[in-house]
Amino acid sequence: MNKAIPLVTREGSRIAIVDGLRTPFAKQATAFHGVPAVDLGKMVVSELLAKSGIDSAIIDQLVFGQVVQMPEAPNIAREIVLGTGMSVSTDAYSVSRACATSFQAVANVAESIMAGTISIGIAGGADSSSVLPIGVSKALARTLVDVNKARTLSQRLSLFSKLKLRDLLPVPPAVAEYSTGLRMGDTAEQMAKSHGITRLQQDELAHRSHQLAAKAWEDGLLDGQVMAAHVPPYKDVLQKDNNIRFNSSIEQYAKLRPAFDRKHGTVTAATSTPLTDGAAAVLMMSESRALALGLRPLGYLRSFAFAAIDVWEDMLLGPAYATPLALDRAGLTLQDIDLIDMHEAFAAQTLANIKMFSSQQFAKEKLGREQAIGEIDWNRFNVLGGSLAYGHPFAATGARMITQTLHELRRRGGKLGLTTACAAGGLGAAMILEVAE
Ligand SMILES: CC(=O)SCCNC(=O)CCNC(=O)[C@H](O)C(C)(C)COP(=O)(O)OP(=O)(O)OC[C@H]1O[C@@H](n2cnc3c(N)ncnc32)[C@H](O)[C@@H]1OP(=O)(O)O
Repeated sequence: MNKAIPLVTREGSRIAIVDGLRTPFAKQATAFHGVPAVDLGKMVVSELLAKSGIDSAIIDQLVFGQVVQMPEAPNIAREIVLGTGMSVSTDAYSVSRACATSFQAVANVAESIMAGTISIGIAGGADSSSVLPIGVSKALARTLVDVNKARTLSQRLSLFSKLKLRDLLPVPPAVAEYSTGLRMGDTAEQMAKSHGITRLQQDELAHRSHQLAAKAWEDGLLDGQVMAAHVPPYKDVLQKDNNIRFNSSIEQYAKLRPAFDRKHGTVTAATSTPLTDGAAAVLMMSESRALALGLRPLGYLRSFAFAAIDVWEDMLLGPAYATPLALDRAGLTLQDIDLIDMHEAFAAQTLANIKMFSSQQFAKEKLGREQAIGEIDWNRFNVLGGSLAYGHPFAATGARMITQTLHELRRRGGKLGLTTACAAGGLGAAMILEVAE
């Protein structure tokens, strides 16, 4: 094991996560239909500030992300500052790391606190799969630019006349890898096949995720972490995530047809995260600042790590690469961790990562380590369910996982948590969290 790297300010103060909040997560084109990500972000940040009771003028910086970019508001972080009545002098910038975007936002705020350039920040992310930047074909885009430059009407008509009917069709953003063209679901299929993950194993994991998430809601374990959100046309309030199945049987899962490889596949709608709308944010500060303000943090950031692998095969194995790095930096092993929350992009991806955690061969050949990362103890793994049930508004998921894990650690009397996610581009993120004493 390498030497631990303490995450502290120059004065030795730890990086505190003081509070966290999210909107309920809603399936695409349901409760948040028509609400852009920036508005979801504003909702959650306003409510987080109100809940924490601190004066928003003391927030030095807001770092936020959005995976599906809206061209009219490219710096979502700054729009949130300007749209929530925060001080106009609150610095704000946006980050993008695909499905690990809010992990990156948290890492940025942590690094700025450590460097001493800020002492209080908000980090988070929001995404909408219902309000999308629907584009135009490359041919139409090029023609529109040329038409703008044309001097006469006949030049303009001539340019338009070259277009084919199909060039006029709108182009929605793809949930696919830019460099390979593979959909995320295609990679999940590849991982299921390469790692021998069966259809039944995937169905069982998804069913477990829904059962545990449903129970978490029923038992009030998410109280205080999820705000009630007004939904258009602003007569109703959404209180809970609407993707979770409160009554389902494994037989229902078995009936579904594969969603990506329709002939030979095993990945279905139930074993994939649904396209989702939502936002999540955390309030962070140095431990000393939290103490000075009389605040009791939820916990501290003990370490974090990002990793990157190739995109052609096993592209969603990020957790198996990032976790050992984060553990090393915290001076810990997997056995020390009381709770693990691994982002469930797909059941197949989650199960492949779990297999690799315990594989000596993977450790030797891919990580250059003698020992496997460790066996997953199911009593500590995604104990309140995961993204398959809650849904996955891409940029919000990391902040959801961090807040949920810290609350659950506190409730159970645990000390250390691991949150980890895969992300497009072959990226992986892992964060070790520690509850406040
Ligand atoms: C790093 C990362 O995170 S990568 C991951 C990034 N995210 C993605 O790639 C998104 C992947 N997901 C998707 O693209 C979409 O959700 C899809 C293509 C898988 C499915 O989309 P849709 O077909 O619109 O899903 P839909 O919600 O309608 O479900 C299809 C059917 O499955 C059923 N179903 C879905 N979940 C369940 C479940 N848990 N239990 C039982 N049935 C279910 C639905 O009821 C529906 O049945 P019906 O046709 O009888 O109405």
